[in-house]
Amino acid sequence: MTSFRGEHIGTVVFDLDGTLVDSVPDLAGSLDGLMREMGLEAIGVSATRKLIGHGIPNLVRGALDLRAVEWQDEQGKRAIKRFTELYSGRLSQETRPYPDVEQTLAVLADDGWRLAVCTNKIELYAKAILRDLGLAHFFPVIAGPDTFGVGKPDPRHLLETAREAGGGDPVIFVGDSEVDVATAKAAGVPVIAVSYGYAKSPLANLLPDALIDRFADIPQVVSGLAKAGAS
Ligand SMILES: O=C(O)COP(=O)(O)O
Ligand SMILES: [Mg+2]
Repeated sequence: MTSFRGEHIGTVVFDLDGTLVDSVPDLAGSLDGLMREMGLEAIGVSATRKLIGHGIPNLVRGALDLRAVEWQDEQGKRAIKRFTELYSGRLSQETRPYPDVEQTLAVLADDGWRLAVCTNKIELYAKAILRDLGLAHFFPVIAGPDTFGVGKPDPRHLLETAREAGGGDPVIFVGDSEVDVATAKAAGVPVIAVSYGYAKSPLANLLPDALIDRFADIPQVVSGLAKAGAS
């Protein structure tokens, strides 16, 4: 935990992949391991980026779609299980935080924000990665789609994460993808989109409350959004 001892001023909830950490090398490596075992052509890093954000089952399904493999339940379930085994052996092998993440989280915590993570990666893996990268201590709550039984874009995933973190207005969400902006809008929560992640289309089109290029911009932007919300 952080050294902050005062009254909290609100909650900032973060997406994980594409927002806090660049996880594509390990996801792509695991996916290509699966493709190799299935006798299929590799997917590669840039195509994998476009499949991230909707959880492991959708990642695997999207990869099989790209290789024109018709989805069959039994084979699909086996592929998901095998991908999960391969990925659990990598997690943070090449996954790294984006620039300034650790220092910026420390600034936010010192400013009095509660911090939490709302990701479509399963909780166990999200926690392991954040622990490996020395970031887990910032987050009293790290919630995957298995934590409350609902995943983004269902707004309950975000709302339950914020509630579990201790609630308190305002709640602000920071994410990198279409699914994050949709989740925040459905939840009625202001959203900051980061431009460096895995979105498939320009996020400005989805009208986030703010769009930033650098993680280090977050403290200034959240305080602006909090003031705008209060007035
Ligand atoms: O698609 C995933 O597995 C996780 O993605 P997220 O952390 O961006 O929600
Ligand atoms: Mg993401």
